[in-house]
Amino acid sequence: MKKVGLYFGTFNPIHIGHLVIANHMAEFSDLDEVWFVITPKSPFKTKQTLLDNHHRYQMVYEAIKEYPKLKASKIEFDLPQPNYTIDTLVHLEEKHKSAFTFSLIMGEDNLKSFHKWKNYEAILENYAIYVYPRISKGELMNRFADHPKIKWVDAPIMEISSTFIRKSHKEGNNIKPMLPDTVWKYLDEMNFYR
Ligand SMILES: Nc1ncnc2c1ncn2[C@@H]1O[C@H](COP(=O)(O)OP(=O)(O)OP(=O)(O)O)[C@@H](O)[C@H]1O
Ligand SMILES: O=C(O)c1ccc[n+]([C@@H]2O[C@H](COP(=O)([O-])O)[C@@H](O)[C@H]2O)c1
Repeated sequence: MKKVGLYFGTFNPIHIGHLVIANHMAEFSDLDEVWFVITPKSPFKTKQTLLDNHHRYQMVYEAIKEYPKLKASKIEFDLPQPNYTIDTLVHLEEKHKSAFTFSLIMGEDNLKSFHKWKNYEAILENYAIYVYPRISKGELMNRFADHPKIKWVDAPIMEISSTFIRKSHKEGNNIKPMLPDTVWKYLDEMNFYR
């Protein structure tokens, strides 16, 4: 059975930080594939300049089209909002009927607040979580540090964010090196984040 790592995010827009992590997980962990799950509405994110689901999906698609181990998923587009990961996992299991073994991919920053996620205990009981290092504030719960379901992967750290990219672009600064070329072209042609 194929091992799939699910990488959840708003990807507004996807940037090279995301891509480096997904590729690292697909190449250097035991995962066979990584699926970007584009989230319509993340539970803890307050309103921001959020592009349509379709455009965020399209940019992910453009970013990964030459990476056969990376895929983009629209599974959350038709689910109730905000999108809770546990609910999406249930839907994925139903849809794929045991064709894949699913795991989660998460930055160390998100692991620090993971105890606030809906039914996080159930997630941890049923799914492995692949965690990569991130520079972040806050304490990691002791029980997460050496939990058998949490696998630490020593991926590179790239401290850029979509917020920084959107803001910089609006202010007229050059953001090209932070995005895959295809994403930059799409975003520029569509006049996004201006
Ligand atoms: N530079 C980065 N390196 C590794 N992981 C990242 C990076 N930026 C974001 N992530 C993580 O990737 C996932 C999806 O990211 P998300 O779409 O929320 O991007 P973001 O850049 O943090 O967005 P925003 O700035 O709009 O809040 C989240 O779990 C987030 O913590
Ligand atoms: O299920 C939850 O309770 C939950 C709470 C916060 C975040 N998430 C998921 O984690 C993803 C990344 O979170 P964020 O806040 O860093 O964008 C987000 O897109 C959601 O899919 C999920």
